[in-house]
Amino acid sequence: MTALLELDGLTRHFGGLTAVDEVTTHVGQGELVGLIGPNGAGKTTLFNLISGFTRPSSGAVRFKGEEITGLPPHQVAHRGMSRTFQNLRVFPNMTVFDNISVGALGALGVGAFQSVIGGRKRSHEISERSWEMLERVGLNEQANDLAANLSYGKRKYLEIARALAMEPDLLILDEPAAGMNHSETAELSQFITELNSEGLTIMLVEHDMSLVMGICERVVVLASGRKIADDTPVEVRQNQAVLDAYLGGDDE
Ligand SMILES: Nc1ncnc2c1ncn2[C@@H]1O[C@H](COP(=O)(O)OP(=O)(O)OP(=O)(O)O)[C@@H](O)[C@H]1O
Repeated sequence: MTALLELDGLTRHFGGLTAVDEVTTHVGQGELVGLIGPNGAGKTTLFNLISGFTRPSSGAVRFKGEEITGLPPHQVAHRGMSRTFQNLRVFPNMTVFDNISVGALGALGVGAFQSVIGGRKRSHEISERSWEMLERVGLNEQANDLAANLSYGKRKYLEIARALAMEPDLLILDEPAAGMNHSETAELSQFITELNSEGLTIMLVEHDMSLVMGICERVVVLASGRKIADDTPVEVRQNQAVLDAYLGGDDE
């Protein structure tokens, strides 16, 4: 399997604290990989290092065979990596449709703003892609509502739709099921599985263990910034270091 994303000794210090410590792993083309670990394990920091929101202290990130270490988030996004955030980042005072158009615009490149002003073709393309994604997540009937008026669960889908509108090669989901009830989580698992079966490579941080274990082919486990396991869900469940890390923490 070709590696789409490669992390090599990725490390990040915050003062005296090592939030991510020499993490080496990869995500293969078409894989659905979970990232778990107790509170404060370094999961979000690792996602931030991959997507350019935080600069690594050392180590390297390669995406599609090219080094992207230290590139700013918009450049990483432009190369085909989209992400959602643990804390929702939708624009509450924009309509649902406009929220998604922002993502579609991103996919069309830096010159897209000028093109939108100057040419109908681009704006048509953006509109088409935005509608496609709205339908995909079942938000087409609320296209003209303000994002602020959507339920929490629907805003989560809006954020995913915006990331998808960028037509990413790698989708990074940071706790997509947080705040969702059981049936919403089940629906979300199905949606993520569907996206993956269509060929989209996905990396997922999630506290909901059953979601991660149920849908991911491989699970990477962090504890105190270090990778302690990188295996199938069946193996990870029985891994003593993983059991110890969770028992030692205040999680799950
Ligand atoms: N900007 C920052 N400045 C200082 N310390 C930070 C910063 N970001 C994260 N940390 C610290 O790094 C460690 C890892 O945090 P991180 O948020 O990556 O963990 P996490 O596994 O995502 O945790 P959670 O599951 O609670 O979201 C924590 O001790 C945290 O306090």
